Amino acid sequence: MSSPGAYDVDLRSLIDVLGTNLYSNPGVYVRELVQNALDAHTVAGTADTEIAIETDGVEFRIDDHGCGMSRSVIADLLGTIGRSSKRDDLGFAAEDTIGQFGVGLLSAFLVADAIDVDSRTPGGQPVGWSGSVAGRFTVADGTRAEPGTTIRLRARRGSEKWLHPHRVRRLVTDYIGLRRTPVRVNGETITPVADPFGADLNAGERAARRIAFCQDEFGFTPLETFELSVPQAGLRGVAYVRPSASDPTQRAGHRCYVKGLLVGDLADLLPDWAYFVRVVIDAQGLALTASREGLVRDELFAEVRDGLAAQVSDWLVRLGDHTSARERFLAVHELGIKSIAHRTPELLRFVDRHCRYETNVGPMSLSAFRARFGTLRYTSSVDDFRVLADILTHRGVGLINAGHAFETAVIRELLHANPDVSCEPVTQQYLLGQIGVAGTDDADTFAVLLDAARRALLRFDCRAETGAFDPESVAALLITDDSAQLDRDREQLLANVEGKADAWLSALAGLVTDTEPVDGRPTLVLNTTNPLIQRLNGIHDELVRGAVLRTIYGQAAIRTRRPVSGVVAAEVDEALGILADLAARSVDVVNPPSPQSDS
Ligand SMILES: Nc1ncnc2c1ncn2[C@@H]1O[C@H](COP(=O)(O)OP(=O)(O)OP(=O)(O)O)[C@@H](O)[C@H]1O
Repeated sequence: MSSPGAYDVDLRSLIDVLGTNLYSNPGVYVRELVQNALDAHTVAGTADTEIAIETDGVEFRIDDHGCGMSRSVIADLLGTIGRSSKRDDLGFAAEDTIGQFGVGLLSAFLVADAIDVDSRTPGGQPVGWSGSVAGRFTVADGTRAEPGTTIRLRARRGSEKWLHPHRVRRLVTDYIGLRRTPVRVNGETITPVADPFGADLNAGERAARRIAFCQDEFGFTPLETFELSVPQAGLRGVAYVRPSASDPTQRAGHRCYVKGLLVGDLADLLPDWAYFVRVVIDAQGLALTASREGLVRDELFAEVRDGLAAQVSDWLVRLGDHTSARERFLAVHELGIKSIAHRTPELLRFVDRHCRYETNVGPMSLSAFRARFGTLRYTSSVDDFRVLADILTHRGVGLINAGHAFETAVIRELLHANPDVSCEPVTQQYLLGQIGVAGTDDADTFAVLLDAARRALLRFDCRAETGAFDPESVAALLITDDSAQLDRDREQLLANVEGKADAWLSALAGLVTDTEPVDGRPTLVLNTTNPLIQRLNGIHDELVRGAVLRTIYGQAAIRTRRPVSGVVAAEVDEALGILADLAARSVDVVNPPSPQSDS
């Protein structure tokens, strides 16, 4: 026959487990003792009465004026691991107190071998309780004169630093957060953080308090603030819009308090697209983990996360209607917002309506551009835009520069979200197709010049074409092909590798051989409507024509706004030198030196 038994607990091993697996550091004992004292004040209705801590690095003592413990409950509560007075008959945590697991006091064994308690309930007798890490405790008469509890610890050898006044003061400061119960450490009252919620304040004071909180705790002055609330979690909060651009992939923690006490900075309180705000919340209803250093990721937490995300998103939508606030926001976050436009439909809509793109008719939003031109005609490269912009302006065609980070992705996302949006990616090759090469008449007329141009441009590894396009003031366009340039760079890279290429380079080699060979050389298109080109067609001196053509090439290269290479600059200098010599010679011919002035 089997007989019933009861678990024996090896307290030292349990403390080891708590110390290594539950709590992040032994300093948590301060938090647990302060939290017990605050809970006792809440129960007794003495929230405004002081809690006092005295410590000299060896002896630590905390005095509260809370509800105290009677003789009958002290052995039961403190002598039973996992027993707590802060749960109801059904095991639910009480609403206004913090503790619930019945293990917090044990954390004092992380720094001390014994815990001495002296407690008294209102109208009751003082009772003493002493527990040792060896797992034994005694109950005796206490000495406390007033209701409340005193707990004393003596530092275990090696743990003195955790009882050092400076460290204790810092731990208390961090932890008491927004609670208004005064806590003194060695006679000095610890100042709680500026409460950003302050229900008893008028609107002006509350706004000042919020800003002060952000400056003190987050270290910046916010661009904007707005309120947050999730009633089902008893949550109030404030969102602070960051005043400077930050990396959307960097997740900063959001300050989280539960019942006014600090839990910590949690990165996952908001989705990462909400990178432009940092929030502080205080929630009554969110469940704390047993270590009280984090929140339980339960259904309510998920509701809070969704609720907060929706409120940040709503704020952004409302911002759309407030021009000056929106401009202030975009001046800082425009690029970041574009980079995350695909994350939610609201963000995409905001970016579509309010974020500006460079276009050939001035900066404007994509939706304004659509309203004006119908089709989102865009370049994915800044170089393409620079070459194409003026030409298309003269043809009354709108062009968007989507060559900056993430801009093309936004346009693709718009198309994805609404297939009716009309989009057209444009490259310089498109322009070549649009302006076409010269008609047959022109081709004949300019054949000799074109031939000369091909020879003159050989040294620039550049092709030559003729074409007629507006504006006629532009003598030539240098059309480059970025993808071909990339291929050339890649080939060059591989050619420079000595020995066996590593896996990455071999993969690149595969790419090169798989790619159709392209003539990726730039093309100089001579504008047959341009007066200079027409005049040049009538000049047959090879030297002069070559020099002018190379100068035209240099001018077209500058127009692309790419860096002009040293070789090109030297060639253009030389060509200008030739033209200057010729000009000087013709001056000499027209005005030969007078024999008199020579003498
Ligand atoms: N300063 C105090 N005043 C009055 N009662 C106290 C005090 N400290 C502890 N107690 C009592 O002892 C019990 C056990 O405390 P302990 O800190 O171990 O657990 P808890 O606070 O209930 O829960 P948790 O483990 O979540 O902190 C408490 O529930 C409370 O009833």
